[in-house]
Amino acid sequence: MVTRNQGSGFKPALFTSRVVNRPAAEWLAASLPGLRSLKGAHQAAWLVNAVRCLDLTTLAGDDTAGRVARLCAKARDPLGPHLAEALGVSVTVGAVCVYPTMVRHAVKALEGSGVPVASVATGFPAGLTPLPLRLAEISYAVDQGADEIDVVITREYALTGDWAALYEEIAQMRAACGEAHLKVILATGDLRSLTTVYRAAMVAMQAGADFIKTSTGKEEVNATLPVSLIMLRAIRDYQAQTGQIVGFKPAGGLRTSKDALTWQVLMKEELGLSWLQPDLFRIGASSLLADIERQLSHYVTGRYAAFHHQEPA
Ligand SMILES: O=C[C@H](O)COP(=O)(O)O
Repeated sequence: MVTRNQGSGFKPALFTSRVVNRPAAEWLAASLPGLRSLKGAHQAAWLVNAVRCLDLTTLAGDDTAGRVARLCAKARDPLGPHLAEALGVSVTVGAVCVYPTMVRHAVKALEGSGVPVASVATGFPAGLTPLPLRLAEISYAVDQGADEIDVVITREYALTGDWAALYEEIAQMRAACGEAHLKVILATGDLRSLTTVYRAAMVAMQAGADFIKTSTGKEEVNATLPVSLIMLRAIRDYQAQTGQIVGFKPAGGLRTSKDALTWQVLMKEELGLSWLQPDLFRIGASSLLADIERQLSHYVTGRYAAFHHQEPA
């Protein structure tokens, strides 16, 4: 178990002079998918690892107890007994991620499985409700049994460079989480520049985020490689400055096995293999698992199964 990030106190001097060179970040990100050509058993092993690190998510207005229960059944046994046996693995997903009122259904459905329940909170996805209500929502989700809380930030604080206000809000969110782990969603598609992404990431970590997460899945632009690269550089800088370790969660629009492989390669290149475990890496996705199952099934049987046999919920 990784020691939680305790935060470092608000230290703007550690990030306000940093300016990110966008063309360089884009060039480096573009070179990534070609860095590793994973085939056969290696590819299968990396895909199974992506399943271990998956935050299997449903965040829809028409979510029901029944849908959440079906998702949780999938979370317990994401590859199904035949595929898991053929691969010789026993695996669950990293967590199930739902809205606060769905937490109790997920907790019930996952009882005894060891799979944590993550809840979004703080007026997800826009976060534009008064802070006391957002903090109360965190407390509600924790009381319902959530192990992890995915919060959104006030984008205006980042867009106007009011880093002290952003720090204060996230520190209060961290306190409201108690023992539950805090994932801070930067909603990078709203932040306009990579420099702002870097600075917001540093503030989130200084305020005690256990994970920093790219997106809600509801912005126009969600997880991208350049943004992820800059967030990983921030994690690396924060570790160098404080000795503390923070996890990373790309989320939003990650749908293919290729995405799962590319983001893991990025993690390995930037932070090293030790980060490729559920304590430090999650992929937030609502529809990625079906494609991973399809690729793994192809690896095992030599042919592709139809998607409708593999839909998670
Ligand atoms: O946190 C997870 C995201 O909301 C999932 O986004 P997605 O539906 O594009 O996979």
